[in-house]
Amino acid sequence: MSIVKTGKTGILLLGFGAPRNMAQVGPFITHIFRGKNPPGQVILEMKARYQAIGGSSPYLAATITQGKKLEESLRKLGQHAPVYLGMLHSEPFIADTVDQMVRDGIEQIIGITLAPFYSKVSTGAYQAETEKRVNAYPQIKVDYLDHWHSQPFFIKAWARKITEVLQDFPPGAEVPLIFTAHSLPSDPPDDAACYEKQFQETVQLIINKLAHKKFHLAYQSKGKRPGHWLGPQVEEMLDELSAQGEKQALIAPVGFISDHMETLYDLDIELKKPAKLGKIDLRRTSALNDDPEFIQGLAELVLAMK
Ligand SMILES: CC1=C(CCC(=O)O)c2cc3nc(cc4[nH]c(cc5[nH]c(cc1n2)c(C)c5CCC(=O)O)c(CCC(=O)O)c4C)C(CCC(=O)O)=C3C
Ligand SMILES: [Fe+2]
Repeated sequence: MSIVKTGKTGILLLGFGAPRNMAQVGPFITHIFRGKNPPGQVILEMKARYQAIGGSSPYLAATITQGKKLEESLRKLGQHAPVYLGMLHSEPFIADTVDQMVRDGIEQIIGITLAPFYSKVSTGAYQAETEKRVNAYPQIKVDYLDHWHSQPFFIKAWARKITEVLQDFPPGAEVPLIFTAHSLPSDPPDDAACYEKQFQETVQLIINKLAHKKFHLAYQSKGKRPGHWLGPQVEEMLDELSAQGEKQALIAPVGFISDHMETLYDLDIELKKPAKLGKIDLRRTSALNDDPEFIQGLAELVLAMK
């Protein structure tokens, strides 16, 4: 039997958050800096990036679509469970959404992080924020759908996507694949250990399906905070491939499940600047976004929860 109790269960999609428009960029960055004033320079730099991708982030819209599709998939599988969004650093904030779920009569929350790899600053923080609010409501029970980074549907969807884009390259030498995930502060190293391990597992499983020899793991979108961050950075990886004489590369941003600033700016604009790119024909796959196989896989996992 599934743990979903019809009419009483709500799905809570958890994520980092993003600004919907230019006016929200400042408050969003301030929230990431935990309310401490971020240097004006950082806000200006971030505003320029959001401006460069069209003046807002598509993250929330993409996430709303994922939620609607997940609700539809669950309904097709015979379960009615409304899907809600809760964000750590922007509206709709996790605490407000939990309050709304309670007002709607939800008694059981199933939390799903909109990112595959566990870290303290992402999934850990989203779950802690959920727990904090849920503690105010003794009648509410929360379960989390975790560790879907190694599930066959996720691996298959990525292998298919990569295969499709590889076919677009001119025939010739094997194209090196660069798998990317968001970088993390790696001090203390324990904080990033689970994240790195899950990233490696996902990549290995995709590679097992592809029978591809040239592949690399790299990190992207390192933050402003000083100190050690997980590497190599994707820029360093491109330099290395260039030095080895590679003329092509394909980036698969497996650490993200939707396209937003970190893929649309950091990969599609920043990395393509000629000084960084050299002579490499660099392409990337999109993120999974509302890929039907991906959404259906998540729905089936929810129903299989015990
Ligand atoms: C692991 C991880 C994910 C993946 C998990 C998930 O997706 O759930 C993620 C997603 C995202 N990160 C995003 C944006 C930003 N992240 C920042 C800063 C940081 N991210 C970090 C980690 C992560 N971030 C960390 C450790 C910092 C430094 C914080 C500090 O120093 O305490 C900064 C501040 C500037 C800077 O420091 O660079 C921005 C603007 C957006 C929105 C994109 C859009 O708007 O389209 C999304 C989805
Ligand atoms: Fe981030």
